[in-house]
Amino acid sequence: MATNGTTTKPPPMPSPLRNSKFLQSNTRILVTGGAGFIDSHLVDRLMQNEKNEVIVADNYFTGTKDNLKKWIGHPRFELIRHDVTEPLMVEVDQIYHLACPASPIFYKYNPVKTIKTNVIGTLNMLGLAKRVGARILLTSTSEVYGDPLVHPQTESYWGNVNPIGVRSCYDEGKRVAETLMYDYHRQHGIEIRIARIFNTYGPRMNIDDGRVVSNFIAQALRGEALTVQKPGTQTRSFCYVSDMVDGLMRLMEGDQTGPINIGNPGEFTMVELAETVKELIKPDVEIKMVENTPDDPRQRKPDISKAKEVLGWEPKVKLREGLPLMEEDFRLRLGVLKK
Ligand SMILES: NC(=O)c1ccc[n+]([C@@H]2O[C@H](COP(=O)([O-])OP(=O)(O)OC[C@H]3O[C@@H](n4cnc5c(N)ncnc54)[C@H](O)[C@@H]3O)[C@@H](O)[C@H]2O)c1
Ligand SMILES: O=c1ccn([C@@H]2O[C@H](COP(=O)(O)OP(=O)(O)O[C@H]3OC[C@@H](O)[C@H](O)[C@H]3O)[C@@H](O)[C@H]2O)c(=O)[nH]1
Repeated sequence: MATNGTTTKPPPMPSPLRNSKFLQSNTRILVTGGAGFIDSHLVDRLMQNEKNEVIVADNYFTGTKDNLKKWIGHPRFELIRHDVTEPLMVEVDQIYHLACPASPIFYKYNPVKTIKTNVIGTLNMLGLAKRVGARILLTSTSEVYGDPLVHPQTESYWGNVNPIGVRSCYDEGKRVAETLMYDYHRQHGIEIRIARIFNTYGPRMNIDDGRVVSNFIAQALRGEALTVQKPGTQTRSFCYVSDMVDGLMRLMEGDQTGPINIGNPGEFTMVELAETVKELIKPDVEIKMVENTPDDPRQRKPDISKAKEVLGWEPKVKLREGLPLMEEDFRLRLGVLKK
């Protein structure tokens, strides 16, 4: 195998049993962070294919076994309590490496641990990929563009990130994770895939996750004021989780290393988002302006030309269609029935 001028040893041969006609699964897939939000939806999709065997490794920092309860005990499913900052010895064909707290309140809670998860965790997963010859996909983030000076963001934009700010543990952590992916690819011939995920929402987000869509829906259902952080003109582009999972799986199965932006280009200010939630869920709810946190990016919108061209992917679910699906799930979990 040779890539970018480097020659590497081929990966070790899998056990002869893997080719046996009696073996039920063809592909063994590790999902790190599989008990989380996007992650558990991905597990659901992977488990639908009877040829897949899925192993989830999660330390339950922001994820929960509840998200995987329908698979626990299934013969093609395994759940391991494991922190990716420690090495993991498993035999797999593919690794979806998602483990990392994603909500700013959680990734800022223990920033040193967030960096370790991104750097040591990604190194460990790349070491595993190298040992067993697995293809590895990293879920990077639109936060690698920081407070972007280019709009919408294309993959060729290098970003505008504060290296010493309170968000850096995540932003810079993911940037180093991308660097490690490329260095393992160039130096060791590892098959890599990098997705740059933009804000994703949907059922199963933690109710007290702290991210804006889950906050607004939970607040509307509890009859509390929607907290728009100032100035409220900052923008985000929200992708429904089923579209995201579809994009990630296409990236893994395709032949492009990435990085590739995966997100929905529909762009909204936070005031517009609050007004939409108010209109759809609770027309008499109050909207109040509150203080923001440092380094909040002022605008964010993916340019998804590359995903359209090389993955044949684009999102299908509009914000106004996705919000009611999330509302339904939040109503069930909060015990607030629709009148
Ligand atoms: N949701 C988004 O809008 C978004 C946007 C950009 C990137 N991403 C990326 O997608 C991935 C999943 O995000 P999510 O929204 O589902 O987040 P989440 O917090 O719901 O899920 C993350 C999972 O990783 C686990 N985890 C955290 N640290 C770990 C560690 N050290 N070892 C093992 N497991 C660990 C958590 O317990 C959780 O189950 C993350 O890598 C995140 O950075 C998400
Ligand atoms: O209650 C709230 C929460 C958040 N916000 C605003 O909503 C916007 C989005 O904030 P979120 O916390 O949902 O998410 P952010 O876009 O800041 O970060 C996200 O970016 C992409 C991913 O990598 C992560 O999921 C997360 O870091 C920010 O401008 C924030 O100021 C509110 O107005 N009110």
